[in-house]
Amino acid sequence: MIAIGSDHAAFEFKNKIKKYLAGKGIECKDYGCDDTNRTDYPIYGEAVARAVTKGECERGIVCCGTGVGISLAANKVKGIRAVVCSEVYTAKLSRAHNNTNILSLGSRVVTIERAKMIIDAWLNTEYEGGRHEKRIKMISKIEDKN
Ligand SMILES: O=C(CO)[C@H](O)[C@H](O)[C@H](O)COP(=O)(O)O
Repeated sequence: MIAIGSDHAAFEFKNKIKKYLAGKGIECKDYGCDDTNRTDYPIYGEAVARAVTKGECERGIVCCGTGVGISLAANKVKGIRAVVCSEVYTAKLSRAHNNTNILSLGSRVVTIERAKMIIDAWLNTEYEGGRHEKRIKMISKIEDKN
């Protein structure tokens, strides 16, 4: 199950992503927003992040105009490693090396066709572990200092 969320700027974009994932048999749980009325991306970034850290969903996809604000909000939740991507290579490496658990996309930055390629790469790449594990633990330790 994938948690998904967006602000108003990416509401239609999110719906296209949901349709795309449904077509692949991938279930999504939508944490809002529910229309194009102007709202605030931290609400949905946090909601998706908590769904992931509570284990309600395995991973999350968040979207706003640039993907930046909503990823910043998600990254404030302990245990979240959210990445903003506008190309496939970073999406792949963010999974393989950084074990990202949230993908953030900008509806005003990438086309929906580009977004689909990024999503496919991100969903289909496994974390490699090994030498990367120590670094992930180092990131967790930074959270513990807060
Ligand atoms: O990336 C964003 C914030 O970092 C987003 O673009 C928001 O969607 C944006 O701030 C919304 O802007 P709006 O002018 O209120 O539509």
